[in-house]
Amino acid sequence: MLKKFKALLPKPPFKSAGYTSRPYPVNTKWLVREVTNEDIKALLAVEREVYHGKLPWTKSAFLSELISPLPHLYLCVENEDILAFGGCRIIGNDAHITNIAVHPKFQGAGIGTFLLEELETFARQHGCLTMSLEVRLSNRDAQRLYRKLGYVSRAIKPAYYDQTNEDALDMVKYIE
Ligand SMILES: CC(=O)SCCNC(=O)CCNC(=O)[C@H](O)C(C)(C)COP(=O)(O)OP(=O)(O)OC[C@H]1O[C@@H](n2cnc3c(N)ncnc32)[C@H](O)[C@@H]1OP(=O)(O)O
Repeated sequence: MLKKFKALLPKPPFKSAGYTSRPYPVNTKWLVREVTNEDIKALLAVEREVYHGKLPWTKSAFLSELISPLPHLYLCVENEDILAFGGCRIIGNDAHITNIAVHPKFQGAGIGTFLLEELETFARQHGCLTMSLEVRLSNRDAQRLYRKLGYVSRAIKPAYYDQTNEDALDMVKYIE
């Protein structure tokens, strides 16, 4: 099914609603495009791999982001299958990164950096002054990536995550 759909995709650079990909996201094998409702199953599969079956997001959580009336951009990177995704929604002058995940086999190859840079471009195009996100206090790898891209810690949100009660680190990047 996905292969059939892929055959219909133009080669990059290509346009989809409101988003124009860079010629190639990370290398010539991987495409970047906007996520659609039909992709949710594949996004859940990436999450299952990333979080070892403990799903932090449900199907309805993804769906409500994709149909949000707020300006938003959810991107995925694919070869045969979707191997990474990331998205943000804009509230006022802030673009909030809601979720980003890269399949474990493809981590460390620059995809996370690429996705965050694309989201930042989108945020700038919408006149945002900041990018923000929450990340688990224990998730040092992701924090390293965010710091490398210019995010700084702003606050700790106690017991932010439902199932584990773990604290979140609230991070912000000023992009004015
Ligand atoms: C707002 C939120 O969604 S918070 C939750 C973020 N998501 C997750 O933690 C899910 C599990 N992790 C992932 O999916 C990915 O590893 C991500 C999204 C954190 C990073 O994506 P990647 O494609 O792996 O990142 P990328 O290859 O661009 O790496 C950039 C930097 O991130 C850091 N980094 C990423 N992965 C690792 C790792 N496993 N170990 C150490 N550092 C890492 C490094 O600083 C790296 O820079 P370097 O290669 O120069 O050392």
